[in-house]
Amino acid sequence: MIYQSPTIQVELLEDNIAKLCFNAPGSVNKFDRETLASLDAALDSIKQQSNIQALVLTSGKDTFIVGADITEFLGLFAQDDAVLLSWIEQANAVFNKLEDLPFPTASAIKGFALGGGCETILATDFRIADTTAKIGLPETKLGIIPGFGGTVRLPRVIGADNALEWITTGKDQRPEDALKVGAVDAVVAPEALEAAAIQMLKDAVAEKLDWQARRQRKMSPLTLPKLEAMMSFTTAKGMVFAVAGKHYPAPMAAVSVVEQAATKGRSDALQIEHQAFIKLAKTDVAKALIGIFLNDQLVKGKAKKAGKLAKDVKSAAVLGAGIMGGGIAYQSASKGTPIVMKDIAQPALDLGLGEAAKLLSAQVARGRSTPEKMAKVLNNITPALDYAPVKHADVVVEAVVEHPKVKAQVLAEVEQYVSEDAIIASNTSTISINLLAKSMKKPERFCGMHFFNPVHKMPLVEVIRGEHSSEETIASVVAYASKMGKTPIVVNDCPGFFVNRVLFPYFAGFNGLLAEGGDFAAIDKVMEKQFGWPMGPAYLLDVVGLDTGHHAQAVMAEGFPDRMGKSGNDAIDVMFENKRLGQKNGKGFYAYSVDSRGKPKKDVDPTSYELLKAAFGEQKAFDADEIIARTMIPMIIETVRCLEEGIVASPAEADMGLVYGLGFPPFRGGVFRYLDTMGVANFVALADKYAHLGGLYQVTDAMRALAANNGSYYQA
Ligand SMILES: NC(=O)c1ccc[n+]([C@@H]2O[C@H](COP(=O)([O-])OP(=O)(O)OC[C@H]3O[C@@H](n4cnc5c(N)ncnc54)[C@H](O)[C@@H]3O)[C@@H](O)[C@H]2O)c1
Repeated sequence: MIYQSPTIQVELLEDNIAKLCFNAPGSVNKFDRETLASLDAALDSIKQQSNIQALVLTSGKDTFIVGADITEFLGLFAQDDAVLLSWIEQANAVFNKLEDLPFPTASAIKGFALGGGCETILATDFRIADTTAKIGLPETKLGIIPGFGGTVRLPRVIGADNALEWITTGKDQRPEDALKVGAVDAVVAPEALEAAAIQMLKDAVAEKLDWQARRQRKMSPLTLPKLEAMMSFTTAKGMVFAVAGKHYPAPMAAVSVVEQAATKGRSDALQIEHQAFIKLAKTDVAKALIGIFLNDQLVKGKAKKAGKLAKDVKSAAVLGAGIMGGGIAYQSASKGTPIVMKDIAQPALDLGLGEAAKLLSAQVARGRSTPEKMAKVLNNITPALDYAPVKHADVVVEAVVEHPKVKAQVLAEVEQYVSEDAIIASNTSTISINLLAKSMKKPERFCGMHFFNPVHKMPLVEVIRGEHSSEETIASVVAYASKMGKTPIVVNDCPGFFVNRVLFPYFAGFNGLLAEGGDFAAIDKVMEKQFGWPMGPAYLLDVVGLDTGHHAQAVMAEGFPDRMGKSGNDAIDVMFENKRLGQKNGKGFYAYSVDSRGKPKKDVDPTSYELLKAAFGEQKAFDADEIIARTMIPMIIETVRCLEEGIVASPAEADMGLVYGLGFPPFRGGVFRYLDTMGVANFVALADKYAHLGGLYQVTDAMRALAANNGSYYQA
């Protein structure tokens, strides 16, 4: 053994070829500080052995290296620029040391080689992947750019255009795609990987392969004719800006870095990367996106833990084959859990199955599935008009019409048919889980399982714990949601649960602006373009449906009369009473139609303005800051109340609920990250300015105390 540490071992193989194996104690290899220091020491040991002729990098895990240890990022990035620069220079010295070894080097890549893992393989002369490999530089998704030489080496290996695509999209690349652009030299079967890498090194030692020339190319400026270089960077900038938009600066920064460094050798090029990396690492956007990544890990970790207590769900049933029931059946079946879909009407079953078939056909058309897989998924959905096939289900999801009496009856009915230990969950969006539990003989087996529409697209599932729900019930529903490919968060019961409880105060803020003559289209524009929501409030209400919105608003008003009670008609009422239900009937705030190419189209509808003018008088312009403040303050305070009341367990879960359930702008990280970024004291001062608007604008005592102590919701 030439070198050994808890994460890396180096041994000498035949023919004086050294093998460096990344083999950390956990399930994967990561580039944390310890591994980086270990790699440095391992390379020093290798350099001291005069007999070594070549080096192969391998992994003792199923994957090569999944990337940097992102849990270290926020603490690290909070340091002074000088500390950060010294860290990044030291790290880069290790990769340079690897690249400068006086003999040929190769990487044998299996599974993930992402971020720092990808930058490691770029520092070797040759790269052989097996068919399981996934290679890429995902840093821009975290609001930063590659910092271990990725922006310098990748363009010199695969060309600027390809490198810009890899870096700005941050996507994992399949081995065959990596081979096509020259990121790897060969793709082999997993069992042939190490031998193939070693053979390549032997060929290099025997000078059949020119490893020095390859290395030289990575040290030199990019070889692009001037005009071509200019064109590719100009094109890339236009395209990247169009996709990433102004709120996500990292992809654009990556293009600039590659461009500026194009004429430089390795050392100067790396300096350019370091400077840009440090600047991005300090942005609020990086903090928010890294925060989301960590929150996602936390939520997934909780779900994994729940899996241990969960009942094994081998088969499921959904009651109701409507928009939601059909979506739930599709999702369960396509992720491998067979499901019975029961309705009272045959046309509803036909429609539910038809929708599933449509989604599957689209996947086949896009090459993401095959007709055989499609048939298998459809076979996993058993339509039923009676309860007989439901009796074998381990979990039943109730998704019938949103009516307390109908639901109570259906829940009592189904309980008679299923086994003693079957779990029953309701997909209600507004009705109290504790209330529905009253109709059950065994309320401990019951909880909420709130999906979002469209089920196949929306990542969140709220699992609602009623006062009698057992831990096993909650754990099983969490595990089932995870198995369906969703991100579950557990919340406690209250009107609107978590997501709708914080959404309706936002709509109330919107209604308040309209009641004073605000222009809904102008408000949407500010909330979309400036704040960053995927849809402004008027558009969102049209998508949700004004009938659904109207009903849910009444539930919220009844649940929280002090803050959400209404004194008169608002814009939602006006639309609803005029049968403008939104997208579902082609007219809401906007008018919906189909353009000449068959694409759905949304237009501002003068009739909406006339109706609003008749109800609220002449239009009045509000500036963007006021629009944002008056809509967001109620949502933010209600989110804080949910945390204070224990409806949601942590800021991390609340923020994930907002991002995954409502599309809260990821670059802002969620309500709690947004509060920490703007400063709780600044928010309290802003809310106090609008306190006269009512209960939804009153900050809580705990918020005021936190503001006074200069506190924050997250630790980093
Ligand atoms: N649509 C949404 O955006 C959304 C989002 C989240 C949750 N939800 C909730 O999901 C539930 C279903 O909503 P939807 O939009 O799918 O409604 P929907 O009207 O599209 O479908 C309801 C289905 O239930 C069937 N049904 C009625 N009584 C039944 C019974 N006794 N047994 C079996 N089936 C019965 C109906 O025939 C219909 O097919 C509601 O509780 C709703 O609040 C809806």
